[in-house]
Amino acid sequence: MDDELHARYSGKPPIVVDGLTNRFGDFAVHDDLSMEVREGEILGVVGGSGTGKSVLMRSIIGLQTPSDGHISVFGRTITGIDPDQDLGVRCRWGVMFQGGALFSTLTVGENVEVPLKQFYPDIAPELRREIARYKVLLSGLPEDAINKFPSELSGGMKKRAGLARALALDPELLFLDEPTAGLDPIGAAAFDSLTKELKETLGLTVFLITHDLDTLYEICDRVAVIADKQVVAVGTIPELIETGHPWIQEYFGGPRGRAAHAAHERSNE
Ligand SMILES: Nc1ncnc2c1ncn2[C@@H]1O[C@H](COP(=O)(O)OP(=O)(O)OP(=O)(O)O)[C@@H](O)[C@H]1O
Repeated sequence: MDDELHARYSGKPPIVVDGLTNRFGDFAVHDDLSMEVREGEILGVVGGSGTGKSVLMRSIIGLQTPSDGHISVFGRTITGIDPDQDLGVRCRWGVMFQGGALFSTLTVGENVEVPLKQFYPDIAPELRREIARYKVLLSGLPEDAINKFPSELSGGMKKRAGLARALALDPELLFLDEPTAGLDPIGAAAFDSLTKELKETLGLTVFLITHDLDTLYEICDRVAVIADKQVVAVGTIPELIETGHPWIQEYFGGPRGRAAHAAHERSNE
């Protein structure tokens, strides 16, 4: 790690979640959940439907005020910060929400320009358009996608447009919420490759929520498992399987888990 990065992180993991509790009425989604995301890794986050993966992501990016606990990103406390404040840390991450969450009345290029306008209002419009164009191309979209509206895009293209917007501010941290959901296997594999390539070339740290076993096997450095309102295990897939946790056994040992493992073995031959 160079001196600048070292100073930036002071040796601390970019994301630290400590004792997080999220309640909706009487229902607790998380109860004393703790985890860390290490610099430069792709951390896959898995768990059954409704176990609180998206709520966890929303808590980390400050869109969900937790009932209890402490979250820091790049050493800065996130919990308790007004969503409109502290732009210093917010511009260091990019988020691709499930389904892309694009503004339907804006073109792809204009969507990518939104965070640039918000965080750097003084950038000249021409430069802003050029940065947006570069991010669209970086995300693997053809040049002519820039002037299209979301309704004119396929599902896979919408995801790439969402990714382009997430990359708009040159983030150090990228949050991806189910990036391959709804994609055909070829499109999903292509998106996985793109994520890995971007992580390596841009030096990103990636928090990736997914149900996609192939994604976990192919591109995640570690996987965090949410069950019983907590992160019950974090590690490589072999390390997770060794824990013997029943949900983990069922998830990775079931027919889909075995198929993903076999495909991964074949791709490494
Ligand atoms: N704003 C809210 N108000 C009330 N309940 C909520 C709210 N947001 C989330 N929940 C509940 O919290 C639980 C966790 O939701 P979340 O979307 O984080 O699950 P998830 O693990 O991402 O699920 P999936 O894999 O199906 O996307 C769900 O039961 C959901 O209904």
